[in-house]
Amino acid sequence: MTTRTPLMAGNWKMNLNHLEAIAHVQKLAFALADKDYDACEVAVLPPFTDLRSVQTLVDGDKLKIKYGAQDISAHDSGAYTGEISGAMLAKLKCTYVAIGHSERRQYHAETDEIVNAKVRAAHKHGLTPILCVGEELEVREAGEHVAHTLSQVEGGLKDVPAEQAESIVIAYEPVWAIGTGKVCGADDAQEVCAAIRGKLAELYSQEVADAVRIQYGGSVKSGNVAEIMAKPDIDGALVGGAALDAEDFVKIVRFRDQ
Ligand SMILES: O=C(CO)COP(=O)(O)O
Repeated sequence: MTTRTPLMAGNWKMNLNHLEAIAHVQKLAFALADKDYDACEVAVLPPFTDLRSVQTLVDGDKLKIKYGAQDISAHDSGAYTGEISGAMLAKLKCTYVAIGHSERRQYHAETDEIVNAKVRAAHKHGLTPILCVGEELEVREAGEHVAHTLSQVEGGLKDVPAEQAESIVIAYEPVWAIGTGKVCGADDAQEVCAAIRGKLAELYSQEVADAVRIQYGGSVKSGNVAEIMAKPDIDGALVGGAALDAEDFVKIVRFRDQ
């Protein structure tokens, strides 16, 4: 059986400026100990404008905290005003990049085709995509949540070869559970995460499916993380609101103690 190191990642969304980012990462670094990093990988996804400050801190103090961006351009360079390329993120030594977050799909009209182009751009620049998928409330109420989520997985991974797929992270984030306080029940989250793993086995192989880490995201807090993490196909959490407070996030990282 494959053991997958859990990935606990904080998606700061459009919060914390670069000075606040420095203070926040310092608090995390102060609170986290070697045993925490042995137990799971810890990552933060700050706004673009914070990345240089976070890199300087992580590099300078040899911190074990990983970091990444919340989006990437599908293009390499050129006349794309406002966009940030994979090469720029790689230059700042980002490890991860969230792609296809529901807020990008909803407010920036990102389709599966765009998401797929961004996944391929991330790979081209040596970044690990955190491919975000998940259904809206109407879709769940119609009982279509598994099919909907699997089609986003398939669309996002189109033409991605097995060698690249096995290091990807998939975040299952039901839209109705994001920022609402309505956490998806652990059994319901497990149902979809198991189906995602099944889909990876079908698209690639059981080996690839066993290697991929699948996170749950949506109103994760220190009070519910242990129950979610106890599920066999959930390998981490993508945390929004509760990741903005360093103490709360540390408690989530220490889910085994909750
Ligand atoms: O969107 C999320 C993480 O990407 C989840 O946000 P909340 O944890 O605030 O619900």
